Amino acid sequence: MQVLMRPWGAMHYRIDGPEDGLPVVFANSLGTDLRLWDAVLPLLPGIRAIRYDKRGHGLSDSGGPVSIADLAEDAAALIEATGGPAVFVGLSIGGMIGQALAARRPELLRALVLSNTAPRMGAPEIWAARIAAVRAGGVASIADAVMERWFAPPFRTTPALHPWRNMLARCDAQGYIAACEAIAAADLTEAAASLRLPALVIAGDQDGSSPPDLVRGTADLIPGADFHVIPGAGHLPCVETPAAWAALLAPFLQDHAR
Ligand SMILES: O=C(O)CC1=CCC(=O)O1
Repeated sequence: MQVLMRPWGAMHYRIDGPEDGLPVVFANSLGTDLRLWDAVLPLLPGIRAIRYDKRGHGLSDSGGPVSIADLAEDAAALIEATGGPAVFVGLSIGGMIGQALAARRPELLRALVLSNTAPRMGAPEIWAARIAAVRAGGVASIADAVMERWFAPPFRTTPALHPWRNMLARCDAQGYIAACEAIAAADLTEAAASLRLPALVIAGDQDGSSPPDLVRGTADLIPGADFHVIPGAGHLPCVETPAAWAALLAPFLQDHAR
């Protein structure tokens, strides 16, 4: 367990893998912590996996109101502290952070993986309704609805669903709301269109939060980006279909990262 002190508080991170391995930073999604990557890391041997909990999530402190640009600064500070340049892998809001980071600090990145993300995600009124529901009833009150977007129907009937539902339901409400507000306010279209680095873009064909056409539109903005859709996967393919997700990542890391 490692900690990077930021102006807003303590940011929890963790490093696995050989010290001389390719540095790969993993940025998780709304309502998840760095355990999001547990199933895929054993499938990506040899990398130096650097994962962290963004503000208000996991074991990091809550930082009050935040923007995607602020979250990109946190990611930049982590890369600087752990030795970059790194490959950045971001899922959902993690991918929004990746787009902002790659546009602002390209010298810190070797390549970018955007999973289940887009420059804009969801209409502001949808986020306002979600925030109101969390203010009224806590994060647990929206957990069942969110599970329908995170996972395809077969996974939702397995015992494996429960830890993920618990992770979401136990997320700090203020941290969750701050991240929702950051997403609602973000439009990274110009940032994404300005990117000039190797990019792999991944969608899940059952994703209820960032459907494949939305994610394809993200890939279309980035010259040369490689785009793939994983069959049978919802919003969190690194959990639901880890072998398929890692099979896309492994050759990309080999081809583009050195
Ligand atoms: O909670 C969801 O609907 C999925 C999601 C949207 C942004 C994010 O990071 O996760």
